[in-house]
Amino acid sequence: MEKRYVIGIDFGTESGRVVIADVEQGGELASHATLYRHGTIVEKLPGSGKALGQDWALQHPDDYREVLKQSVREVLRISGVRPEQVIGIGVDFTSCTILPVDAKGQPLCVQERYRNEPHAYVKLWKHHAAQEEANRINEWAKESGETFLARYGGKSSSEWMVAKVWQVLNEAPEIYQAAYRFVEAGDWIVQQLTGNWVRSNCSAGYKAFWHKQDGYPPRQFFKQLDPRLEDLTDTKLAGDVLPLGTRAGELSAEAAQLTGLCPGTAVAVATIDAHAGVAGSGAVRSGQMVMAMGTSLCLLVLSHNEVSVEGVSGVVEDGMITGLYGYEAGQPAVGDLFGWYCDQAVPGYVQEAAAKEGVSVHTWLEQRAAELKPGQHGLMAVDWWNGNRSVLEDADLSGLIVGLTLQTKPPEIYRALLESTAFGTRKIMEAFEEAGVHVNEIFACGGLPKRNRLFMQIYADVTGREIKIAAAAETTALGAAIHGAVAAGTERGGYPDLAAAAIQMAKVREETFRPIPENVAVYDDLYRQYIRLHDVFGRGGLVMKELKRIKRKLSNHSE
Ligand SMILES: Nc1ncnc2c1ncn2[C@@H]1O[C@H](COP(=O)(O)OP(=O)(O)O)[C@@H](O)[C@H]1O
Ligand SMILES: O=C(CO)[C@@H](O)[C@@H](O)COP(=O)(O)O
Repeated sequence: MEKRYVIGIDFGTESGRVVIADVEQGGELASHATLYRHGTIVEKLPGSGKALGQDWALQHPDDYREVLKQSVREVLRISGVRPEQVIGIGVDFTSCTILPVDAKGQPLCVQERYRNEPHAYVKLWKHHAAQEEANRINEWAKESGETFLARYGGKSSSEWMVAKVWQVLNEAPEIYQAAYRFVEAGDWIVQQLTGNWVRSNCSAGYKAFWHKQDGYPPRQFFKQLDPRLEDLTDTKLAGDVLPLGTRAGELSAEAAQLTGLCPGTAVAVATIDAHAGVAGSGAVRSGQMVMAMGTSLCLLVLSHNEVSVEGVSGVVEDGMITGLYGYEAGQPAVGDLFGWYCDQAVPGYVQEAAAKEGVSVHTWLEQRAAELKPGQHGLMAVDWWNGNRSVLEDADLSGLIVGLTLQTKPPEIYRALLESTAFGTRKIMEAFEEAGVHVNEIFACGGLPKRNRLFMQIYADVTGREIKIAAAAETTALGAAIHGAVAAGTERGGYPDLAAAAIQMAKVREETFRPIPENVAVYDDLYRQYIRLHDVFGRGGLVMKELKRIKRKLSNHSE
C-alpha cells in the first residue's frame, strides 16, 4: 500500500500550526505556523477603532482562514507529500472560542453592516466580560436545583458558551437575532472544510453543558434564566453533537481549492486544543494526566470513574479518549503571565542585554533565574493574572507578588512567577487526589516544555512527580492529525479508534524531568505559604474584587 499521511491543524491563541504525519509511524514530518495578523483584539476593533470594554478578547476569523490557506500548502511543500496521499484531516481549536454566523456559515463580523459591532466578532476563550451572566447561571442553577453544574466543579465560567451568548443577547440583541448559529470556532472550521454543521462532543461537553445521556439542560432552565433564551439549544445552538474521531464529512471542492488538498478527504469532528494533546502525547489509559502548557495550562486526566472534583472545569465521558471520562482543570494565565512580565514589566536594561546576547527576554531571565536556589529570592506570587479557573473559579481575581524589596531583581520575579503557576497546578492535582481521581503518570506537551527547562524542573520539584515530555514539538497538532487518522477509518488506511491511533502515532522523549529531593523539601514549605495567600485572597478577601469594581466604575464614567 502506498504511504498514507494525515494533517493536523492546531488553532492556538496566537497562531495556527499545521503538521503532516505518517499514519504508520506518527511523529511530525513537517510543520508550519501562521501568526494571526489581527492577534488578540482587546482594546479596539480593527478598522473603525471602536473601543472595547474591560475584559474583552476578540479575534478575526479571516486569520483562521489564512492558516488553512498558507500552512496546509506549506506542509505539503516542505514534506513533498502529494495531496492524494493525505487520507484525513483533524482540527483542534482553543475553546470556548465562539462566533455568530449566518446560514451559509459566513461570520457576521465580515459582513459590511456588522463590521463595527464588537459582538459580531469571534469571542476568544479568554474573553471574560460575561462574568455577570456566568454568576447568574451559577445562582440560578443552585436555586432551581439543577444538578448539571456538579460536572463542572459546581460553577460555570464566564469563558463558556451560554454566558458568552447571553452577553450578546443582553448587549446586542440585533446580533443575537441575526445569528443563524453561535458556533465553536473549531466546529466552524469543520463547517468551512466540509459544508456540514456538526458540533463536537468535546467542546459541547466541556463548554456548553451538553451531556452524552441528558443532552443540554432543559428548556425550562433557560426560560427561567431569561425567557428569550428558552429555545436557545434548539435554535442558536442547534446541530448534531458527534463524538471525537467521527468523520464530520469530506473536504468540499471549495475547501480543497483553499488548502491544496483533495476533495473527499476525510475530516474529523473538531476537538479542543488542549484535549488534542492527550492523544498527541499517547495518553490513553485511566490514571494518566497530560499538562498542556502554553498560553494557558490545562490539566487533562483520564479515568474510569466519574466523581465530583472541586474546581474541575469539567468531566465529559469520551471527551478525550473514547470509553474514558476525561477531566479538565487548568490555569488561564501561564505562558501569557511570563509573556506579560517580559513585555510589560522588565526594565529596559534586561531587554537590551537579551538583544545583545541574541536571546529572547524569556531565555535571558530563565538563565539567571536558574542560578537561584528555591526560596532564595524571598518572593511568593499567586498566578491569577487572568483570574482563577480552578478551585476558586473566579475571573475577577488578579495577580499578586509578596516579598518584594529594594534588592529584588527581574530574574527573581520571573522565577517567582514560574513557581506560582506550579503551585497553582499542585493545588489542582491535590483536588483530584482528594476526590479519588488518582494520577499515576504525567505527560507534558504544548509550547513551554520545549522552550523553558527551568519551568519544567520547577514543576517536577513543586509536584514531587516525574514528568514525561511528549516527543512531538507540535503535540496538539499531532493530536489533531491522530483524530484525522481515525476519521479516515480502517477502510482508507487509518485507525479504528483514538486509542489505537494514539498508541501507534504518538511518542514521548527519553529524557524526563525528575524531582530533586532537596528542592522538593523547600517547595513543600513554600507551597504552604502559597495556600495561605490562596485562601486569604481567593476565598475570603475582597481586595481584588473591590479593585476591579472601582476600576469598572471609573471606566464606565469615562466612556
Ligand atoms: N521561553 C519561554 N518561557 C516561558 N514562556 C514562554 C517562552 N517563550 C514563549 N513563552 C510563552 O508561551 C506562550 C505561547 O505558548 P504556545 O504553546 O506556543 O502557544 P499557544 O498557547 O498559543 O498554543 C506565550 O504566552 C509566551 O508568552
Ligand atoms: O480553555 C482551553 C481548553 O479548555 C484552551 O483552549 C485555552 O486555555 C487556550 O489554550 P492555549 O494555551 O492557547 O493552547
